[in-house]
Amino acid sequence: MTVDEAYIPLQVDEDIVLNNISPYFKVSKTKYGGRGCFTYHDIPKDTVILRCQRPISHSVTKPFKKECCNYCFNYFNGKILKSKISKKYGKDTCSIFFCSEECKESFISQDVNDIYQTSLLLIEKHYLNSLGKFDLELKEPPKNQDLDQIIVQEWNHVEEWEDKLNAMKPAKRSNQIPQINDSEYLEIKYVVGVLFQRFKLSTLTTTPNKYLEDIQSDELMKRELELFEILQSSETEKVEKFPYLLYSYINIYKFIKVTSLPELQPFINPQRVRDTIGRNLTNAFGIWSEVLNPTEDKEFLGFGVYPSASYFNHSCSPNLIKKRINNTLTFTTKRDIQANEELCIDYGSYLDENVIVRRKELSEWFFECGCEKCNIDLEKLCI
Ligand SMILES: C[S@@+](CC[C@H](N)C(=O)[O-])C[C@H]1O[C@@H](n2cnc3c(N)ncnc32)[C@H](O)[C@@H]1O
Repeated sequence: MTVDEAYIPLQVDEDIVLNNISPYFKVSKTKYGGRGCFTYHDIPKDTVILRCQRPISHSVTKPFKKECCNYCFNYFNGKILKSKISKKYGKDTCSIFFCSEECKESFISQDVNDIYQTSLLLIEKHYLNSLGKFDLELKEPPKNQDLDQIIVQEWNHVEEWEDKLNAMKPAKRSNQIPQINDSEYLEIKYVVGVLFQRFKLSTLTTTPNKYLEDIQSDELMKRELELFEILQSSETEKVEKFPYLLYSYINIYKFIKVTSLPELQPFINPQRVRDTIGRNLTNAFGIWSEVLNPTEDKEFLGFGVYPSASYFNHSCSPNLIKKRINNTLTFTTKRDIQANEELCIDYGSYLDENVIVRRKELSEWFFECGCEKCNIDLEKLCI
């Protein structure tokens, strides 16, 4: 496949893909904007309405890379995991850690010619190379100029950079690898996971009229990838709020472009990488350590993207409970639900707060909560 062929976005019939996620709900427009999940019929309490077997991509944070299984996300309170895939690069040994040989084998079985594992090990290698060299001063766009214009200009410069890169001899290209910080490292591993899925599944066809629970393995992942490609991206909103991220995203793009294996190159272009980053922001599910006592602090181990679950909106009075068991997410009804009700989860942990605090906290995620509870609470405030 050439670069130009892969630039053509996945052809997705949105309606078909969206309405075959689960036999319990369809995806349609909400009253407050955007899409949401609405039940076809009455559903009793304690019904599992969606089970997502594994994410299409994920990333484990640097502090927990030796402690959180890179396949099932098992974490044993800081115990260093024994199973690993390692490779020596000069004086550095880079590794991917697993909680068991079984998880390691499952990870390997889903790879293709070691492309995913080699990609992750290469990210680690280049990340280690950049340690200590990183300039902590964050570059900011000038405040007196129009940000939208700067964004266009800077990404145009990236395209010019890429033309020069393509004309360079391979040995010279490594000088173009930017230094990355910890959050860029986290993001890069996730973006490369998505690129790998695009590569692996590019020629696979799916049966669109089957629910996800009726399909398996690669076909299931391809459907998840199709759902991923039609998720909202919040890249622009995020850069508007934190303009320094423009340069961070450019750094991520350049790092991926220079270091990725030839097999992944046809799937890399600025817009697709920007969209991939932008889709993570408001759609990823955090992977947190389990705590026995709600007052204990949870550890942020990383995040996973489960596109079929990303169409659930937030409600301050949710009717679904989300549960993670290893790398599987299940969504279960919290109470009896009527036909045509919207199915919602809780995005944060602010349900006990008042409406003003809840809205402030949720605005961090780039939306004003339009749930029924907020509307009722806001009306009461106006009286
Ligand atoms: C995980 S997505 C949910 C699916 C999304 N509505 C769509 O059309 O793709 C999260 C985004 O949905 C919107 N959203 C979720 N819950 C909402 C709510 N209670 N009120 C308003 N917008 C909400 C926000 O734009 C948020 O960033």
